[in-house]
Amino acid sequence: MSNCTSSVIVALDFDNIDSAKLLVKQLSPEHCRLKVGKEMFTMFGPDWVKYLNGQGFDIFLDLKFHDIPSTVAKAVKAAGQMGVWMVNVHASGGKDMIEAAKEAALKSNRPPLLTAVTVLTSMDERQFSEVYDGSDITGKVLSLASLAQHAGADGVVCSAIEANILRSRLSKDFRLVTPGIRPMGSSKDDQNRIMTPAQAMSAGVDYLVIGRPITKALEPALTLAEINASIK
Ligand SMILES: O=C(O)c1cc(=O)[nH]c(=O)n1[C@@H]1O[C@H](COP(=O)(O)O)[C@@H](O)[C@H]1O
Repeated sequence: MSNCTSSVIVALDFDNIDSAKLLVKQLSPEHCRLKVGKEMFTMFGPDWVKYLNGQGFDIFLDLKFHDIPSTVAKAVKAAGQMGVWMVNVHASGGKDMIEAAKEAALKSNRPPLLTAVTVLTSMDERQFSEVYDGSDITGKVLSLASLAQHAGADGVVCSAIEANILRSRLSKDFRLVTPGIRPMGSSKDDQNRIMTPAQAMSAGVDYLVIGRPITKALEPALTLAEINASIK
């Protein structure tokens, strides 16, 4: 694992490996971790993860596994063999699925942290009510997070808006990983439940997942440095 001093995880969502490498060269494993998601993993696969690991970065493999327990367990085992630092599943896959994922993670030489996605940060009340009954997003995040904790997950992916309540209800070492982070003045894009980096840290989150505000900035390394300074 790296000696990273920052809570920031930079989401690398690129359709082009050269542009991604150009960005990565400006960053240091001391100042951020990196997230590889569905787009880059589908295009560039385990070699891309190995390349980033080779540059010294901790990697969050964000493939949000959601399937029957045995299938998810095998996918998590494969992620563990790749040497990633964190891997995630959908909490709505249920207790048996999360337990199977955790058991598989623990079989790795260096077990990755297992986090469970609660309610996507892009969801507002309208989108939420189209999928679930009612509009109580926080209640659903809390119940999925409790389920994930009981099933042995190391933490959840949620929005920073829910961090306060999760912190007060769940164990202290349960990691809160929050996308939907937007520095003041930046575009919200397709995110709906958002907070600034400083607000999120004061709410008690452990990790901030930040993509476009950094990757699309004119000077990504400077933007990352400013964000890191704002949460010191
Ligand atoms: O699991 C995730 O990382 C995730 C969960 C979630 O609820 N919301 C969410 O945005 N993400 C991911 O976090 C990243 C956010 O990127 P930006 O919106 O560009 O900052 C994307 O790569 C998303 O796939």
